[in-house]
Amino acid sequence: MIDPTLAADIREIASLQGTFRLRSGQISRTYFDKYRFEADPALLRRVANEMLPLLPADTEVLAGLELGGVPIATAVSLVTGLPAAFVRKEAKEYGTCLAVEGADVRGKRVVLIEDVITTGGAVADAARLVSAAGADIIGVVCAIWRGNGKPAIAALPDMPVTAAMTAADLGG
Ligand SMILES: O=P(O)(O)OC[C@H]1O[C@H](OP(=O)(O)OP(=O)(O)O)[C@H](O)[C@@H]1O
Ligand SMILES: O=C(O)c1cc(=O)[nH]c(=O)[nH]1
Repeated sequence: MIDPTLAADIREIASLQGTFRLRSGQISRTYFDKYRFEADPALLRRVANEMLPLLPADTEVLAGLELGGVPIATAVSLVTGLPAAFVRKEAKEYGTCLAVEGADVRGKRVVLIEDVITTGGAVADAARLVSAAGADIIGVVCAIWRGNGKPAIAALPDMPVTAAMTAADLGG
């Protein structure tokens, strides 16, 4: 259960009303602008602290998804001391040509860190890249779940998915 004062503060700063097209193509009257709480160090720390107990005890690497998952993974990394990796939407086409930057995930138990999950499409795409880099993905932890029902990724039916907050916690 999320701290109600944190939910109220996130709602106040990051819940926008209007007409928004989401990554999935869905149209929504509500948009959670994660950058608004990620840009506030005190709020980002509180969100990271809510995510800590959701991490599997044997987590070895935190993998934040470009772009919004990266500050959260970094914040959780600072608190836990776990190394962070950063998952690009696509591999870079020059230099190291990596899709997964930062900590080496090969052979490691990795948790994907995401900001907002709606359909889970972005997580599924990232999971493919992280798996291709040799990781054992043991779970997904997000700040805000706004999908239907319990947190889950349709393309990864056996993957444990947990969320610090839901859309309902934030008033819909
Ligand atoms: O669960 P889904 O239906 O895939 O939708 C959620 C995704 O959409 C947003 O990504 P976007 O690419 O817009 O965000 P960014 O600003 O983090 O790059 C959000 O950060 C999630 O990654
Ligand atoms: O589904 C999305 O694209 C999405 C929804 C939302 O509330 N916030 C966000 O950053 N992305």
